[in-house]
Amino acid sequence: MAAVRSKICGITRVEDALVAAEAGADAIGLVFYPQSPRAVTLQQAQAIVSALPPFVTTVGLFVNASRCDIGEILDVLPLDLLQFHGDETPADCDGHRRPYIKALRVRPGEDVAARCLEYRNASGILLDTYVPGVPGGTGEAFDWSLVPRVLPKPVILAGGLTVRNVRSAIAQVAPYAVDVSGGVEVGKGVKDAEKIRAFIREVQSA
Ligand SMILES: O=C(O)c1ccccc1N[C@@H]1O[C@H](COP(=O)(O)O)[C@@H](O)[C@H]1O
Repeated sequence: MAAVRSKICGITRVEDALVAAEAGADAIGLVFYPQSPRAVTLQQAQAIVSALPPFVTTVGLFVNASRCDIGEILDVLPLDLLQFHGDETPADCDGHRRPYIKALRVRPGEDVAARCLEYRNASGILLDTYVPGVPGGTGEAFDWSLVPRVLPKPVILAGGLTVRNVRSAIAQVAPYAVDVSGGVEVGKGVKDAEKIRAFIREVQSA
């Protein structure tokens, strides 16, 4: 099986970004959703992005943000990839200056493959847990058996992943990448260096 990539999301501090990079994370996520306890200001985001070494993908997470707000952030911040984590339609996601991944929240009865196909220009599809009224970052895992074996896009598995369950998640879903936020934290937006290292070690050895 190909190596599974990892993304550490909800980074708010330079030191956490550097630990993630040093531990071997392929990507870090910055939350531009003001209602999130992990939301970053533009100044925080600039400090984090400029501190990172090369070859660590920077992902900007948005929830139903306006095209104008996203454009203003891209004007001043060299993000590599956009993550749409709300109710964005394919048209909302298309035509930005960066490639994107679309988050889908999985619940029983959902035709995940059909929904993937709707986002034909997405670089990948992130699968997260459905919790009514909460767009993401719930810390809850979903039933991985709901993920079809074959999907038309690279799958980034998210939702309640931790060092304890990520190995079995990878064995069951065989994702392209895994994404964690709450599972490597000591508090919302405050990561724990040892949890990050242990999570990435587990992914790399899975
Ligand atoms: O982290 C948040 O606060 C958040 C808010 C709104 C949408 C998404 C959010 N986080 C993303 O949700 C998934 C799963 O997170 P967790 O590992 O279950 O805590 C991940 O992509 C987060 O970055």
